[in-house]
Amino acid sequence: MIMPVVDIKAVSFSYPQSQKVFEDVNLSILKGDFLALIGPNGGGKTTLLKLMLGLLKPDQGIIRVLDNEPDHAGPNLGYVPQFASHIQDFPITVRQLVAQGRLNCGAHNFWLTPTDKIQIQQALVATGTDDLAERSLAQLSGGQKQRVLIARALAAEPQILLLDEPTAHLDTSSGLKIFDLLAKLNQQTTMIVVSHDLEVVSRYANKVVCVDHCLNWQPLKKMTNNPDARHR
Ligand SMILES: Nc1ncnc2c1ncn2[C@@H]1O[C@H](COP(=O)(O)OP(=O)(O)OP(=O)(O)O)[C@@H](O)[C@H]1O
Repeated sequence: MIMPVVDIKAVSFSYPQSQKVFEDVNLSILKGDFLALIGPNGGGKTTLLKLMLGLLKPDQGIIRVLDNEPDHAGPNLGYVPQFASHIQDFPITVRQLVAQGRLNCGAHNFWLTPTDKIQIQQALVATGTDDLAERSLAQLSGGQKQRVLIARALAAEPQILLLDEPTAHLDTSSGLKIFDLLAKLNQQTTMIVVSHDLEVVSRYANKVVCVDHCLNWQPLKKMTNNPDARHR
């Protein structure tokens, strides 16, 4: 039997003094999956990501990430949060932001080891942002910033990458470029991506789960006739 990289069993969760977001949900994600989480606003997609990251704890049930507690997965679990507009004015270069991705890997007080520096450079190259490395973050376009946020997550060499609406603020062409990048990175890294764009999702994901307080698998073949769609 193949061991899931993320295993969610009989999980229930509510925020304090709020209605239940999830009751008794189950989900298994396998190594190499490109899993898309779709669903209506407020359905629980971000909450599900936070449960997988160990930022929230289930009221009931079990979540295992790489056969461990989620908050013990450390740098194996990378996270690209929803595009945060407040980062745009930070007086920081692209390389400095990507270097933050190494902080969880033992780099302290920005004292970077030669290995840290190599991983930062590799993340910049993998995301096509190496030629932007010395530029200020504030000077970049939305699509370039999104790539830099992905580079920051990649710098930690995660086995699993979680992305919360990585193309929400991008035009169609820039969004497709980001998904092309994610598909390339998916050769090494399991992808879990929240998206509202069904057409794009059907083209890139091999599994789709609709999150609406419960988790429903969507049969991809019925979602698209696109011959390029990846069905694994
Ligand atoms: N910190 C919080 N405290 C209380 N309730 C919350 C909190 N965060 C989210 N919720 C509620 O939990 C539910 C799920 O929210 P969540 O953000 O996970 O949905 P989502 O599917 O990611 O939505 P969207 O597509 O709008 O980003 C919503 O009803 C939301 O109001």
